[in-house]
Amino acid sequence: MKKGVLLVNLGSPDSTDVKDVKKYLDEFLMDERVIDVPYLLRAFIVKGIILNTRPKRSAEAYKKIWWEEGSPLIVLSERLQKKVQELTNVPIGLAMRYGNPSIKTGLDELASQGVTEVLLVPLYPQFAMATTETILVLAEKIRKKHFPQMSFTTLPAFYNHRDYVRVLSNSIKNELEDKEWEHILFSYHGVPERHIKKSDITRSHCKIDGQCCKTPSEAHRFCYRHQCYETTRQVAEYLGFEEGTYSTSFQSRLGKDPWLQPYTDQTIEGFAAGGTKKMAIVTPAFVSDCLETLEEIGMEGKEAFIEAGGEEFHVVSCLNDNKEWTEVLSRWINEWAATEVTTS
Ligand SMILES: C=CC1=C(C)c2cc3[nH]c(cc4nc(cc5[nH]c(cc1n2)c(C)c5CCC(=O)O)C(CCC(=O)O)=C4C)c(C)c3C=C
Ligand SMILES: [Fe+2]
Ligand SMILES: [Fe+2]
Repeated sequence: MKKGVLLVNLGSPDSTDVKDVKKYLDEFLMDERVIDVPYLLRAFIVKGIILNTRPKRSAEAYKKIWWEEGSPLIVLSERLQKKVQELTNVPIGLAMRYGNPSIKTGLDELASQGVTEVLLVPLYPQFAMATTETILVLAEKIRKKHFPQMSFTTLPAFYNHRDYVRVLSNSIKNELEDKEWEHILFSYHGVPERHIKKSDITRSHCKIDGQCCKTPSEAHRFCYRHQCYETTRQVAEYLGFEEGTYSTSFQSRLGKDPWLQPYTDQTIEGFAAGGTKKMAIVTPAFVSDCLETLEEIGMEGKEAFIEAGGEEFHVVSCLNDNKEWTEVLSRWINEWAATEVTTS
């Protein structure tokens, strides 16, 4: 039995051409765990409405952040893979849930090295149906069809793992060391409120009110909202932030359904309008910088803050291939590689 690891991130279009962006958005948004409505309605919303206009707009946004080597999300994931590989003895593969390299390609590469026991590492600190769950469901489908001899173990959500909290806290501290800020916003990717209710394994806990996510519950193993607030709380505690100087919000909403609130764009403008001049922002739902951090926050968010009267807007980078993060991830992998027990 040979062990190997598959790091899995979200994925990006192959290029900034509208046709590639359209292909990527089609695959992404037709995922039943992303737009979670019955197939015919989803096809009507995605193919009949969204794909007529969004690819052009998204392609323009991608052009603003694209690097010579390609999509930042992919390039940064490759850098992470390379550094983790240098610190571990098991093969480290990389795959994307949407686009390339696909999960099938990643598993093919591990299989060609003789790997039969795979640790799946969804590169998301917090669990969500639209991220971790969809990776695990697709990976299992591919395993059954193409790699029946393989077994999988999954790295659990690490939103509250003390190593992760320490690494994230240190990165915030280091990046803001020479900056001044009055308020720091923890902005997480949003999801429709409906997703939170669907992931509630107790079927009765999640009310999406002020209290449910603070009341201990079995439901929190799969509650994205709870896990986001918990990351914020633990980092704030680690760094000794005073109550009132930090808050949590949710970005990138799509469509008309209610998503998790407060919304980041309104929160940023609200702070500027309320007289905050210096703001910092950190995006802990993203392990790698991407369109949503570099463009939506770093460009659009900053512009909105300044236009509404703010003066300084400091965006903390994602963990990317940060040394401390790479070391922690490698240690988790090495600990798993040293265990005898296997699960599938
Ligand atoms: C219903 C739509 C979407 C849900 C739900 C959703 C959840 C979700 N997404 C991420 C992480 C990323 N999303 C990214 C881009 C992106 N997200 C959506 C829609 C939903 N996301 C779209 C349509 C796009 C594409 C860009 C656009 O047209 O706006 C990215 C960046 C990808 C890149 O190439 O850089 C990331 C990363 C999380 C973590 C999440 C739920 C927790
Ligand atoms: Fe997204
Ligand atoms: Fe909750």
